Amino acid sequence: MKILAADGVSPKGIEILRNEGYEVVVKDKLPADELLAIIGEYDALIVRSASKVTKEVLEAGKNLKIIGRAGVGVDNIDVAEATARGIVVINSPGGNTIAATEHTMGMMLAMARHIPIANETTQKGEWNRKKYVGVELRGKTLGIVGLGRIGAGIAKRAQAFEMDVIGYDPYVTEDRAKAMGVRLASLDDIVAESDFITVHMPLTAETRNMFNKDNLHKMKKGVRLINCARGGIINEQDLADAVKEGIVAGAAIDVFTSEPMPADHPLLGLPGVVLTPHLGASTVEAQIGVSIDVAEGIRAHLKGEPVMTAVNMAPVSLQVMNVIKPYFDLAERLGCMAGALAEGPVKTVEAEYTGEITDVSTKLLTTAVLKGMLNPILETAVNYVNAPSLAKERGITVREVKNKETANFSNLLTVRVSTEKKTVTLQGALFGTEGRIVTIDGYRVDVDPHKRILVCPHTNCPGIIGKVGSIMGDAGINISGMQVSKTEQEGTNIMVLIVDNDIPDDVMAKVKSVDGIFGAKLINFDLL
Ligand SMILES: NC(=O)c1ccc[n+]([C@@H]2O[C@H](COP(=O)([O-])OP(=O)(O)OC[C@H]3O[C@@H](n4cnc5c(N)ncnc54)[C@H](O)[C@@H]3O)[C@@H](O)[C@H]2O)c1
Ligand SMILES: O=C(O)[C@H](O)COP(=O)(O)O
Repeated sequence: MKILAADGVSPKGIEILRNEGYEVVVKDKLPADELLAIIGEYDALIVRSASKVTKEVLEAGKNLKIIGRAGVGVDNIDVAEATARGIVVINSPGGNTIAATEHTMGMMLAMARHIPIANETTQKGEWNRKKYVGVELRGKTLGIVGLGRIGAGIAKRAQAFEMDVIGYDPYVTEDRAKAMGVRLASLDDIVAESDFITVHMPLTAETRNMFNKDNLHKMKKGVRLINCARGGIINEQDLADAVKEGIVAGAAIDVFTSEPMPADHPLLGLPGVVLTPHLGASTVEAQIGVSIDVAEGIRAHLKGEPVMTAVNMAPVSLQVMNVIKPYFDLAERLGCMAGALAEGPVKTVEAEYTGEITDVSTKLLTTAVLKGMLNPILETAVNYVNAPSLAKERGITVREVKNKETANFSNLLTVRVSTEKKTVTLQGALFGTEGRIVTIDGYRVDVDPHKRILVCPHTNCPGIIGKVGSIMGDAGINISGMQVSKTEQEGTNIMVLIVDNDIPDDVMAKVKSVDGIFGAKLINFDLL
């Protein structure tokens, strides 16, 4: 597997991936045309905000399986296109939160006390004590727009500075705001009441130009604005005009609509304006954090495990993930085996969960069943992102059933796969952390789903098992386990052989031709 790290991420994460045996190519800066030219060779791509992962890049990335954004914002990635192509997009939602929060506080103080310009002029030998008189934060009203991770961190720190904190976030409850010590206000109130306004939300259709000449003119004269979120939330030209008009006394901006900013940017050279080149996440600690986060995510995905930080999959909380994680492998293998035994076009898949596991969302486990069932039969690599839509495309109805009552197992996962002709039912359970198939069509077995399994329904009469054993022996195939159980149909048994080697087609044909064997199916989990 080959991984391209395009925007100079910390070596800590790269080390994790190299230790895993992956080839990782690290580029500090990669021009767009070069990225397009080489992306076809790579299975995974790591970016920060500088690289644009456009539709063309995704088209050219024929082998791409995952994109890791070593940071929060994924606005430089065409996530919709990645999803359509089954490419997982992951980020590091919390890796740079503290860095961005502290940078915002730094920007607020730097702007309020004219620190950058005072430093610059003092370095030149000037001594301007009167010119750079600032304002205090204490007692001022801070309006925070966007009360997520960073917004909440700003609220906490601003309170330590004895600011009066008000906030606007249509997706945050009154209780949550109260817990942050923030009084929820309308956007109009934020505009009218704040001495300082800081924005902390993604750039969306709703937030683009949220602050513009209309509401900048309604702000208190001498207001100070901070944008360490995304360029374009505050209209740059309107902000520059408001600074020139004396409405806005200060602006501290880390992010721009176009990065690097053009030489004629309207905010350049204006008094009271402090600019940094998208440095919010640029701390040693944050870069290590985000690099490790994406490396862990890429490693998990390339090993076929689900990733909690995927942005184009249903989100899963850590608490839920801890409960369901041990079941992923089993769910996938049950899906694979049930699909193989069902033979023919699948009409419905039912995943039934019994026991403690019913307390949490099992949606991702049902996706694992679909992934296991579809992967061996489709050319497209099936993953946690595209498995539900591929099932839908194929007209498969997917049902999830939950049943708190348990009989013999504390947790049981039942997978029923139906075709027009039959329904195959498999059950699996966890023993410690090890998954086992415990029933096949209602018959008790104890099968390790990591081995090659040969399933042969046959007539309950002497000699058949011996004949199958001889065929295997003659072909040099070792049988490391065998279980035989009666089936519902009178006089019919099911034989499950665990074999150490692959069974060639001619050997399978011999097994199938044994008198009394009416079907032989080799389940090969290597196809997963
Ligand atoms: N400057 C940097 O280097 C840097 C570093 C990290 C994050 N960021 C950016 O900061 C922003 C916030 O990051 P976060 O980790 O706090 O994100 P988050 O997802 O934790 O929080 C975003 C908040 O914005 C709110 N929101 C969404 N739409 C809104 C709207 N129309 N009005 C008001 N609130 C709205 C959401 O409800 C949420 O609470 C993101 O854009 C991120 O990309 C920048
Ligand atoms: O969204 C983010 O995480 C920040 O904007 C940081 O971007 P960067 O990784 O390019 O510094």
